[in-house]
Amino acid sequence: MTIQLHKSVIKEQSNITITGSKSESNRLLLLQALYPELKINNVSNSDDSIVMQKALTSKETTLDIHHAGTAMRFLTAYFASKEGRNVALTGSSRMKERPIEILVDALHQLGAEISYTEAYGCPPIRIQGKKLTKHKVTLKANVSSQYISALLLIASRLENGLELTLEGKITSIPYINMTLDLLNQVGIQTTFENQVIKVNSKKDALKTESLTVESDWSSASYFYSIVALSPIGTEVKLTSYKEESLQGDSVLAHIYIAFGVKTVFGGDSILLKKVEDSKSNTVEFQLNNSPDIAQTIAVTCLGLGLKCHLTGLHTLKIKETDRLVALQNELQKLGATIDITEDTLTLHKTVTLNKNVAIATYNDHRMAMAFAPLALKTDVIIEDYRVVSKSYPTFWDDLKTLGFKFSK
Ligand SMILES: O=C(O)C1=C[C@@H](OP(=O)(O)O)[C@@H](O)[C@H](O)C1
Ligand SMILES: C=C(OP(=O)(O)O)C(=O)O
Repeated sequence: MTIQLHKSVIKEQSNITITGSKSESNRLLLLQALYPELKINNVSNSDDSIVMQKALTSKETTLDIHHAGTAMRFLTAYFASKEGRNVALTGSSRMKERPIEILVDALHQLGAEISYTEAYGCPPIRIQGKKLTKHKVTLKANVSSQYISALLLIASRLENGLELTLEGKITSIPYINMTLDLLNQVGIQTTFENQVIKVNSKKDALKTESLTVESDWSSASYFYSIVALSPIGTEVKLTSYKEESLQGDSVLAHIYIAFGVKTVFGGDSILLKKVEDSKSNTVEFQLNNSPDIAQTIAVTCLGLGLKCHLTGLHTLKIKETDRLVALQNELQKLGATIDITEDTLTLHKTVTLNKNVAIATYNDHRMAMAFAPLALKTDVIIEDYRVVSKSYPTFWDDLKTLGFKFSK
């Protein structure tokens, strides 16, 4: 299923409301399963959050988590600590390649009973839920923050709370801080000092019984790219966002200044304004704490004819696809010269874009959404365009609202 995007010019002013953060939603859905009195507003309508909700309410013994990484990791910890519940967690063929060994080993340290039913170190896994009484765990923190968040989310329901010692350089720190902040908001006490995180056990009711999810900043990145690739004076208003965000991808407001995009915070919205052209022919960003916007930024640079050097990309190879290889493949099709290493991407200045290139998306929603803004510069085809529903089911409808012209 492909979508043909025709070279477009978008309306000068548009307003878009984006669904709740997938990351915040999946954390709060797990906390709601532990504390049923918790009410959540503006839950994400993404596939990944729907999968999370279904798994938490299902009575099945085998749960298919499809492509949802946070759901797989968070649910592994949840079911490991759910006494008397035996489940098998499986997923897409890609999910069966996404490592979970660090989390399983950490849960084994707590006394959990988890085994691999196919390849060692990856889903599918079989879990025999138990009352976990041990509370000290050490785990590597340089592969995925999701393993750490998974443990933190169940910690307050453990008999003696949790003491987590993180080894090595911590990656995707904002996601750990998001988890801790949400725990604090509902009254669960935590500390985070010198690579050690402590969470107190909580047996009484929550302090706060209703939380509202902020809209998804990772989804907002595609509109930053669209405004950056549009004429000076273009404005797009996005709702509902706040200046003090829990989401690390809110760094977009700073990053896109380099592309001439100003962010004006007002009420529960952000106004993205193209105020000037890029002042420099080259940009450099360290994305260790915001890996999900790497694809967006690389494509913005291609569209603007800028050179870019992105670092801190070591987690990209174990996401929905190996995003470094996927980016190299698809950017080269468009005429780009690009070098990648284990954790960096260098895009050289590209003057001419090849027209009508069919962009493969590798079952990765962010490949489809990151490349769509190129339709402001040339005709482009996106393959398997429905992949966007993993995080943003209404993405194409919203692009149509902006004035993009396309045919399916
Ligand atoms: O905790 C989360 O909600 C997420 C953490 C990040 O993964 P890593 O910590 O593996 O980088 C990010 O890529 C993912 O989209 C969501
Ligand atoms: C990596 C992502 O999600 P997950 O790890 O939850 O599959 C993403 O949304 O870019």
